[in-house]
Amino acid sequence: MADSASKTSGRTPLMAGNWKMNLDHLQAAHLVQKLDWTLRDGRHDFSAVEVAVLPPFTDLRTVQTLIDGDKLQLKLGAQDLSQRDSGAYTGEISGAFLARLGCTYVVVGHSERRELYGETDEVVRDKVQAAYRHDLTPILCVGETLEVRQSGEQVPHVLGQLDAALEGLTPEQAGSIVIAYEPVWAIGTGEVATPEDAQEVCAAIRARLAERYDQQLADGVRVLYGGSVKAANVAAIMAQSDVDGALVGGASIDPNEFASICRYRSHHGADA
Ligand SMILES: O=C[C@H](O)COP(=O)(O)O
Repeated sequence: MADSASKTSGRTPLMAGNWKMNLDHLQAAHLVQKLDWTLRDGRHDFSAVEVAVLPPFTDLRTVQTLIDGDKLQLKLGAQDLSQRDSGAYTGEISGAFLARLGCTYVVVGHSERRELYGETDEVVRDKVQAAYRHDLTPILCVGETLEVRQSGEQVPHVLGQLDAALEGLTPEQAGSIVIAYEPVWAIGTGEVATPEDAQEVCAAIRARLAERYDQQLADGVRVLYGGSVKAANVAAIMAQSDVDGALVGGASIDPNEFASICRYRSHHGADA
């Protein structure tokens, strides 16, 4: 199985663990230490496959302290941010705070935020812009529901979300974004999209970036797949030429499983 994305594209694969609302700060410390130990034990090459953890807000300081203190090569990110920078917005978290905590990434527009908390395309666009104001790299989530998939409209649906979120970005900003294609029907369901399903939409995302900006910019943007990614299915997904990594939910809170996902290149049948 050819790992064509990382071999020919020059894009560094990214494996990002979205813990969602799991693990308090003590459990977070335990997981991060175990993950780091497991990856080092397997001689993980962090420059070849980047690894990020995206814990709940209340864990960020603890994880930052571990990363800094023990010089871990894990990257840190948050699961959401406010579209505003400061002020009377009870319960909100500013991108400025995340930047101060050493976050590199922030997830924007996850389908759970869109569906459960009513985030519209406009809110998602404002959050993408807020991320850039604070030098955070957005991991912009897009994806279709089962109904849309069944009607065969997944590509136009996802491109509509993408266009809305990219509105107003400079080419420089757009060139550094990370996009995660997460079909809603595959999230937390065990129902993984086929590698071909993932490739179809990830390729369409890249083609739209080329249309909006240029081919060189599009070729540099990392497009992840998310939805029931496990150690057992990651290598086949990563073999697709337009898939540059995974946004992993449930499997990312098991350090052995997540480490195995990060080491997909060493799986049986995958190129090293
Ligand atoms: O952000 C991660 C995705 O929602 C995927 O979650 P999952 O791996 O539990 O299906």
